[in-house]
Amino acid sequence: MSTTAEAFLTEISAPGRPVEEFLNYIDGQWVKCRSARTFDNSNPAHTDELIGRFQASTALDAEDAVNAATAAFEDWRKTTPSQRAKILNKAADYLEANAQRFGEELSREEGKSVALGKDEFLRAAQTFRFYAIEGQTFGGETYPQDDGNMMVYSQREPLGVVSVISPWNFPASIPARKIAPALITGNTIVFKPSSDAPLSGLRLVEALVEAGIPKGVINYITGRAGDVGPIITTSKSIRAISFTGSTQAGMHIHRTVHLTTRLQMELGGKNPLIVMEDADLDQAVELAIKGGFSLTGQACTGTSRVIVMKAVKEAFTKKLVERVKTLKIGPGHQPGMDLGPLATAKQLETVLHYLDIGRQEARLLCGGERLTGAPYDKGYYVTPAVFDKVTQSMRIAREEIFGPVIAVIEADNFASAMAMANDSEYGLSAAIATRNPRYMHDFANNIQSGTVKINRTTTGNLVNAPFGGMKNSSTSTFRESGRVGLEFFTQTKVVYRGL
Ligand SMILES: NC(=O)c1ccc[n+]([C@@H]2O[C@H](COP(=O)([O-])OP(=O)(O)OC[C@H]3O[C@@H](n4cnc5c(N)ncnc54)[C@H](O)[C@@H]3O)[C@@H](O)[C@H]2O)c1
Ligand SMILES: O=S(=O)(O)c1ccc(CO)cc1
Repeated sequence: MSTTAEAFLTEISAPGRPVEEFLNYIDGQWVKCRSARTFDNSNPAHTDELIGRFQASTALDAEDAVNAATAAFEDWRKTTPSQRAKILNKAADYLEANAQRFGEELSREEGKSVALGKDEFLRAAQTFRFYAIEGQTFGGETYPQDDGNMMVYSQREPLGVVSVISPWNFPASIPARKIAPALITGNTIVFKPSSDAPLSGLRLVEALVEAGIPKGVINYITGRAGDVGPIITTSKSIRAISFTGSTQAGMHIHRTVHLTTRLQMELGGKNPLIVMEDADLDQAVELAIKGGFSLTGQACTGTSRVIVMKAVKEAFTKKLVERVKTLKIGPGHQPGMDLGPLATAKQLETVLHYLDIGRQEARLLCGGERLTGAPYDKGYYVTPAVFDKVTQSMRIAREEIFGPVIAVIEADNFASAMAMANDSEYGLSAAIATRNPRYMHDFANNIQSGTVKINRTTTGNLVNAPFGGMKNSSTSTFRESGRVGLEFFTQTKVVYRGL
């Protein structure tokens, strides 16, 4: 075991280290849940380390949160955009000042590196600042008409109480890009983070509390989806739900909500990278590595299919495998790691299951082993895997795995590569590696994907640009992120004002 790994183990197994209990935030108070029951969350890099004890809320707590948000709405909607922007900016100051500490916590609860954790909190702060500005210029229109004694205009109004439901893989930046546009437009919020990474979401709420957000405007509850989910999705007071998570959970919510509840859903992906015969192969390998294995393959926009032209497939695959063998895997707290652990025991089980399927369906070129021995024994570590001889009909080419697994698929030409790329129930992100402007153009115009990357990784997107997918990757109505992210949280009222 290396010295750094030893230090890591000593640090986390320090005897007597107290386990902190974290509370819900309802109606302006940090409170225990009514049953006073808690659940523990542990570090996926070393499950002996408890991150904290969180409230095992039930329907009663969820009702308290919804009631608090309902009561706070009337006053909050009457605050001015600049008053709301001031709170978002102060919260952003707080997140920036604490980004290192919060980034370390994020790394411990989710498994990604400290640098990525810190970066996520900085992006959350950037998102708060972006909406603080955009929200102040987001309004209605005036409509020309024939009556000189009348003015017709529209105004954007908040919806009311909205639920924010987020996954574990980006536990700070995903809720931030829902919470900020909801608040700046005058909505009140019930926020439920994933039970697998609830602390980062709490830090976002803490930032807003420090910034002086009035009571009831943001409410934070932790607990099992089965316990709190029905209330925060089907209560009559909930006017909208902004959800990011699995397609399965999204579909369940979609089936159970009221007809008039507005839905924004960011779901799964099976994102392709096409490598053309004219591509810079070294660059293409880096796109595959970064897109497929950063965040240990647990990004919804992660590259999971690499569709390579026959003419360069052998050369590309050889370079890819050589590069994969240089990747370092270890705890997020250890500097210099390329991959961390998988985030949960369930995720480990899923990935191992798909590795078995892949071994039967295709040919494993490298990786795919569960790591053993210190410091890996107590964590959810799997080495990055590359499968060759994959066809588009195989399960590893069709189903979302959400782990460090790349399927290499051979294509005869651009047209067949496009057909395979589009042969998916998902359409979140897609990339191409090429030097040919013709391919770039045709790819951008014909790929069925909400995000299109040319000589860039499928992962990563800007705070100021819209984000969302096609087909089963998103609900089709509202994009999130960017200026359009404000639309989801508002409704239009048209005023005919005569003299
Ligand atoms: N499209 C995107 O932007 C995007 C981004 C990140 C992750 N994801 C997807 O998220 C998944 C991984 O995240 P996960 O495992 O946390 O997803 P998940 O669906 O299990 O859970 C997401 C959140 O929804 C809650 N939830 C689940 N069922 C619910 C219900 N019936 N009612 C109310 N809340 C409920 C969970 O507690 C959690 O907070 C992957 O499928 C990934 O593709 C998508
Ligand atoms: O951190 S964010 O930029 O908000 C972001 C972008 C994309 C995804 C999809 O996994 C998650 C987070």
